[in-house]
Amino acid sequence: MSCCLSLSCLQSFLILVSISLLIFYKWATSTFDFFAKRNIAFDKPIPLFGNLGEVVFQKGTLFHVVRRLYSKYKKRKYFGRFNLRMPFLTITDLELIKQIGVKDFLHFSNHTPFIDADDEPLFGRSLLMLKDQEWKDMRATLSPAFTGNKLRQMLPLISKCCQNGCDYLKEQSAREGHVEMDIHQLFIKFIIDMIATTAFGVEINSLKEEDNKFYKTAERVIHPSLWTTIRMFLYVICRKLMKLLGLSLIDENLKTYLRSLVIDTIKHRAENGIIRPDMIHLLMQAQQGKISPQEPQDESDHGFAAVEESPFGLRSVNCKWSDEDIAAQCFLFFTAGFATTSLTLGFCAYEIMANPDVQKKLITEIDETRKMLNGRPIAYEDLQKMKYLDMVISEVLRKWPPQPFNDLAGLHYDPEYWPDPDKFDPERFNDENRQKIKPFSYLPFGIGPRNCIGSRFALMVMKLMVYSLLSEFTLEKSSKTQVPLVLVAIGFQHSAKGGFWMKIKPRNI
Ligand code: HEM
Repeated sequence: MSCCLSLSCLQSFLILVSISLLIFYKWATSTFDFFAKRNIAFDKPIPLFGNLGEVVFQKGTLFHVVRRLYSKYKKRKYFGRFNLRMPFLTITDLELIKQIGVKDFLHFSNHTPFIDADDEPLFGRSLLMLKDQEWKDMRATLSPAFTGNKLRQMLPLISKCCQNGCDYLKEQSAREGHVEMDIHQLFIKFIIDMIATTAFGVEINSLKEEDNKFYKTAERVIHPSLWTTIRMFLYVICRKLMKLLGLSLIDENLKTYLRSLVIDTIKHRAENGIIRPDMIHLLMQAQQGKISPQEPQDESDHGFAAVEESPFGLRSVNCKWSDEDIAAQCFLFFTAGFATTSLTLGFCAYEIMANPDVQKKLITEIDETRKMLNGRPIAYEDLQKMKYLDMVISEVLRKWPPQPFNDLAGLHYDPEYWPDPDKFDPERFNDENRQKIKPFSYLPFGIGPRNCIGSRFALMVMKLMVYSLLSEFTLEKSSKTQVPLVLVAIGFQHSAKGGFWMKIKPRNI
């Protein structure tokens, strides 16, 4: 009797497990007919992970996946892939890229809303996630913050962070005559300090005092805990479940700290009449309706890779933004500006180190500039006159575009547009060759009205850092340097396996 009972219990249990597995399988693959229904080419996805199996299991990077799929399907003009369960279309045809990104922009004006404003305003209310009219208004509000004029004023704040980085290297190299390190770690701290001073109005030196609260908080944003990573994964694959469980995406303490930092600073500055050339000041002006639209005649040369602001960003707006909205735009520097800029600097240092001829030419240009400056600190215009520096940065952004979804991994390595694409060759961007670059084959900062609002800012930051670094140091291979560089997946992004190790030696000048 009891044996019969346990047998039927076991049967019921097995049936329940089978039904649950079947439901889970159905759900995990429910989007997978998306491209087949529309007759779009795609590679067969695997349940739950889509085409990212090798990325999730650390066998490859999204960069490699997209490059492979691009070569396979280039002739089809576009192809599909599944980022986990989400269908994602990559366009390979230049005319079609132009049509979608520019001509028909109004039909494709919103980014994929990964994070809903109601779920997480600090992410969801940022320019990156806003939609339709709200996006247009916020873009026009923020756009004046990134004009040549504002960048000129912000430059000394960033220069100070570069100097802190160089002082640290000098100190570290004093004993052995050099410092051997993963230079990405230096750039991470430099970018955090740079974000603190330009976006949040806080001056810190994380290389000297790692214990400061801003750095500690930033670390939690950029190196999320396992629990935060699980919550993010859950959110991407099934946000309804997150809601049901009442789980929030970002840690409450972290949100409270960053939000109150912005709001308290606004209050303190308003009460004490403090004016500082940073993002908070600009957002305060926006809140008071004192912002003037971007001057369309800003014709300065901001670098080859820089993108133009469209008429959407040049309009005059008069919106009343809430404190939450203001805090979300400062937080944007982390979400859109941190990994992109620090990683590009890592790849840039690697290429400079691995290509001694490039390093020599760059140092010659830097020394000539310093001679011309005759002890005066470098200004925005001086930086823009450095043609070879611009060529090097442009080539780094071709070879290592730090886009979250890596769509450029195909286009930027297409031998039809970039002969010998794996070669690092800044000459692709010299005066003569840049005329021959096919329009829309080079898109490090995106395309059309929704392009990167921070392109000029990012170029200025990266150029200043390279200028400061090579003014005082040379970069050489060390026993830990990986040649050739091996990529490792970090979520949808990638970095150098083991880090960007090199020997940094003070120059004898
Ligand atoms: C090397 C550095 C950077 C690269 C390569 C980069 C690249 C990009 C790209 C490809 C896009 C998407 C454009 C599109 O959807 O077509 C984008 C958007 C954006 N980027 Fe950057 N970015 C960089 C640094 C920064 C920095 C420092 C900021 C500072 C605030 C920033 C702010 C933004 C914002 C706000 C958007 C969304 C614009 C909108 O939706 O209107 N980026 N970026």
